[in-house]
Amino acid sequence: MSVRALRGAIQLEVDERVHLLDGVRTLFQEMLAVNGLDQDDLVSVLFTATPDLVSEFPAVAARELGVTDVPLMCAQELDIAGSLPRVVRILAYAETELSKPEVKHIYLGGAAALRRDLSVAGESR
Ligand SMILES: C=C(O[C@@H]1C=C(C(=O)O)C=C[C@H]1O)C(=O)O
Repeated sequence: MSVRALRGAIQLEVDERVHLLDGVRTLFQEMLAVNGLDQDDLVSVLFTATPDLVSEFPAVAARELGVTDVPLMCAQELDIAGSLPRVVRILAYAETELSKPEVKHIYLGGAAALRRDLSVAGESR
């Protein structure tokens, strides 16, 4: 058993007040599912949000899914000129038997543009 890092990102629909928690829940659950992980496998989770996202802390979505005994942290993403708006990123650490190359990183919706090298049919898995 090793601790591995997994990444994910999602670009939210235009109205973040409606879509933020739903989007983060979708991304977080997909990151766990495609890697065969349970919430119990998690060590810690870092969320970043682009500076245009102001309606909620993304970590709330994880807590709503029952992740209450894992350290969570939110931070603002770098405000790089021309970068993709309305993006929530996740960096999660988990205990797993997966080798590093077996870990799948998930980029949903418009966020697939961030990592074309991981992209499969428009969404990255
Ligand atoms: C390209 C991304 O966005 C930014 C750039 C990153 C990188 O160059 O590795 C990683 C995270 C973000 O700060 C991404 O989320 O993957």
